[in-house]
Amino acid sequence: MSSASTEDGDVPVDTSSGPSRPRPIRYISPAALNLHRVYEQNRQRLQKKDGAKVPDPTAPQTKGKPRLLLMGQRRSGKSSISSVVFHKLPPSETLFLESTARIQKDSLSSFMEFQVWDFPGQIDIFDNPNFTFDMDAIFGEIGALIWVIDAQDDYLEAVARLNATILHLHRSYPHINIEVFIHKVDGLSDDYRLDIQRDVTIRIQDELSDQGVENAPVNFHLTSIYNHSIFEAFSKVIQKLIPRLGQLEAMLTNLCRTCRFEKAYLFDVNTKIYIATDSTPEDMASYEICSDYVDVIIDFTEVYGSWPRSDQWRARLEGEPWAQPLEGQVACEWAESGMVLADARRPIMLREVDRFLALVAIMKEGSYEKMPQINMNIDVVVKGLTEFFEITKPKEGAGGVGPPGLVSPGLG
Ligand SMILES: Nc1nc2c(ncn2[C@@H]2O[C@H](COP(=O)(O)OP(=O)(O)OP(=O)(O)O)[C@@H](O)[C@H]2O)c(=O)[nH]1
Repeated sequence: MSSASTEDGDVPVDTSSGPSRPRPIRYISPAALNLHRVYEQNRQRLQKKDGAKVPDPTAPQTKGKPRLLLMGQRRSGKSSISSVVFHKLPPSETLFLESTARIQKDSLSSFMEFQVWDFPGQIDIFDNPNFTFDMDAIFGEIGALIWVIDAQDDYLEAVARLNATILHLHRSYPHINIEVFIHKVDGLSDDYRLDIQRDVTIRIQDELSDQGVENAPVNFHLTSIYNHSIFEAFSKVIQKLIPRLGQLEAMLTNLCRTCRFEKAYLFDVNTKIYIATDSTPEDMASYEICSDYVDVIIDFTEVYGSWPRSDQWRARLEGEPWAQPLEGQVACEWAESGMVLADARRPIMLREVDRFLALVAIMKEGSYEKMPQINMNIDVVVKGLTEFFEITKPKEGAGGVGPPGLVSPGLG
C-alpha cells in the first residue's frame, strides 16, 4: 500500500548566496541510479531538441520524482482533491479544511514515487512582490500542472490566471502537461457541465492562439470529489508519467482477448487510480464497479484480515477447481489473490500484483467455469507486470515502504 509523507513546504526562494548546507546521505540502489540516469538523459535530450533551458542536473530539484503541481484560485478545491485522492479523507470532511497558507508538499511512494505540491490560491508565483520563486525548483521535473477551476463560481479570473501561467511556462518548460480540472461539477446538470467545458476550452485556446502559442499540451477534465470522476482524471494524469505505458496496455489487451474479459484495469490499490487498462473503449461504469470492488476488498480485509481460518477452509480453497496450495495461488507473500465476486452475470476478479498494485477484471458470463485456465494466464501477466515495475518500486531502506496491501483473510 502507498505511504505518504507530508512536509509543510517552505516557499522555494532563490538562495544563490552563501555556502550550501551538506545534505544527509541517502542510500540509492543501483537500479534507481540507473533509472535516474536514463530519465535525466531523456529529459535533457527532449529539452535540447526544442532549444529549451536545460536545468542543472546537480540542482536539488532533480530528484527523479515526477511532480504534480496543484494550482488555481482560492477555495477552488485543491487541498480537498489532494486529501481525498491521496489521503482517503471522506469528501464531506473537506468542508472543514483550512485555507492553505504555504506550499504543501507530499511525497508519495507507491508503484512509482511522485510528489504532489499544493499551492496556496492567494499566491501568484509569476507576479509576487514578496518572493522570487526559483522556477527550476518548481517546474524542473517532468510532471504535470493541474489547474483547478471552481465550476460553481465565476471562473473568468481563474481562466485569465491560467492563460498567463501557460504563457509563462510555454517559453521555458514546453513539455509540462497542463491538466485543467473543471471542478465541483457535482452540483451542475450534464448540459451545463459541457457548456462550461466548451467555454473554458475556447477562452484558453483563443488567448493562446492570439499570443502565437499553438498546440500547447492542455487537457480538460470534469471533476468532483463526490464521485469517481476525480480518480478517473488523476488516472489519466498519472498514466502520462508512466514510461512505456503502451506495453502495459498491450499486456492487458492480450489478457482480455485470451481470457475473454470485458475489461481489465491495473489499480494502485491505495489511491484507486488506475495505471493502465486494455484497449477497449473507456467505460466509466466499469471503472466504478472495479474501483468499488477494490474498496470492498480493502474494507473486508481490514476487518477480517486477522481472522484465524480452519484447516477445512484451507482445504476447500486448495481443492478443485484450483487444485494448488494456497501459497501458490497468491501473487506475493504479503497479499491474497484470485478473489472472485460473482454477481448474477458478470464475475469480477481481483488479483494482487504486489503490495501496491492489483489487477481487476470484469469477466464475461460463463467464464467462471474456466477459472483454472484464467488463473494460469493471469499468473503469466502478473509475472510480466512484476518485472515491469521492479525497477520503479521503492526499495526497503530507501524510505516510503508502506504496510502490506490487501492482507489475506486466510493467511493473516
Ligand atoms: N461541491 C463541491 N465542493 C467541493 C469540491 N471539492 C472541494 N469542495 C469544497 O470547496 C471548498 C474549498 O476547498 P479547499 O480544498 O480548501 O480549496 P483550496 O483550493 O485548497 O483553497 P486554498 O487553500 O484557499 O487555496 C471546501 O469547502 C470543499 O468542501 C467538489 O468537488 N464539489
